[in-house]
Amino acid sequence: MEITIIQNLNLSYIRTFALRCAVDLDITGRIQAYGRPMPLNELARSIPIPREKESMLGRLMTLLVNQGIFAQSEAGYQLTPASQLILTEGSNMGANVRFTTYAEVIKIWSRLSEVFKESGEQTLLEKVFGGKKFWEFTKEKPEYGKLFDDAMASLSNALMRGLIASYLHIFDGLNNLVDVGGGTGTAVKFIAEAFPKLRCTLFDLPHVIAKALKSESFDVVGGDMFEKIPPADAIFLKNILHDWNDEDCVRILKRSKEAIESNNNGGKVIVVDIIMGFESNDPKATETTLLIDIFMMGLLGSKERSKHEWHDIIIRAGYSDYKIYPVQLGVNSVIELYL
Ligand SMILES: C[S@@+](CC[C@H](N)C(=O)[O-])C[C@H]1O[C@@H](n2cnc3c(N)ncnc32)[C@H](O)[C@@H]1O
Ligand SMILES: O=c1cc(-c2ccc(O)cc2)oc2c(O)c(O)ccc12
Repeated sequence: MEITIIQNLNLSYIRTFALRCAVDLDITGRIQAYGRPMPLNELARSIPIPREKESMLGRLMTLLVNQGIFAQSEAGYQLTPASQLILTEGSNMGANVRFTTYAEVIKIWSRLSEVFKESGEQTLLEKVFGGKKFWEFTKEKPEYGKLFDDAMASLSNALMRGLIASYLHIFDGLNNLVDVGGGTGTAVKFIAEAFPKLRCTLFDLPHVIAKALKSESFDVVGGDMFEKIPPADAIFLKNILHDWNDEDCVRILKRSKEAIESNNNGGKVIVVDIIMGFESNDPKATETTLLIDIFMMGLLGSKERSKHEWHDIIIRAGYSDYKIYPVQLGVNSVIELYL
């Protein structure tokens, strides 16, 4: 029914905030700690919430069960594979939920139509916050910066084990690798521990490197990827290029190429990012890439790219060839770029 389509879309944000509520109340952790299906009254008691609010909690749980976040049997609520990802001990996707629902920033979306009415390249975020760019925002607002770092780390945690298992051969024969824009080091730590002979370096802006994981398994270097990238056999760019417009992507890819060339040992660039239209057959995956694309537009003025758009920036940056690996990582693909 058409009216249902509109009503459903119109109220979609209730889904978002039901999930945020589950994260804030640590419902996942409580069900996990209970160790068996958890009845509503036990869940209510563990939070704890006033008795008269128990039926409200039941209604919230009904929605979250409907959305696949929890499962329900007569004995009580249980975790699903999706809610397992919210556990702090696991990938902690709760950090991602807190980042995307950060109250001061989420309000920008109520003004989305304004960006279409003016010419120029100002993003929605810049428009609402007096010209402030996303990277200035994360730097100047440490609370938001920390949520961003944790959100990216949680996505990396959810992805890296699968990436290394499915794409072992990509790292074969490499002596050293630089994870460019590697954030606080979650991904590079996975790689360094999986390949102890591979010398790994985490490279990011100095203020991000200052917050990075301390580990003996990789080196850390602070710098600007638009200026110079440390030399290596392999440059790893995970969820970097979707942050930038085409011109900036070409600049980053050129700096990456120079880093490999100055190492004088052949080499390649490994890109992990979304390719629009390449996601799995699951309609949820397509919808998710479309949502991420608009999210990137609003916050960074950037975009997710089709195969054709990837081809364009790779060739413009001077690479001779590339190979796309079929998606096995949710919505992310792997692209290898050759000199
Ligand atoms: C979307 S995050 C990706 C983090 C990490 N690669 C991952 O997949 O979790 C983008 C990263 O690029 C870094 N970054 C932004 N501008 C940069 C620059 N000019 N030079 C180096 N790193 C930069 C940010 O600090 C951030 O850690
Ligand atoms: O909020 C995000 C989310 C992503 C993201 C989402 C899904 C993926 O498979 C990968 C990455 O990336 C972001 C990003 O690069 C950024 O600069 C800000 C926010 C987000």
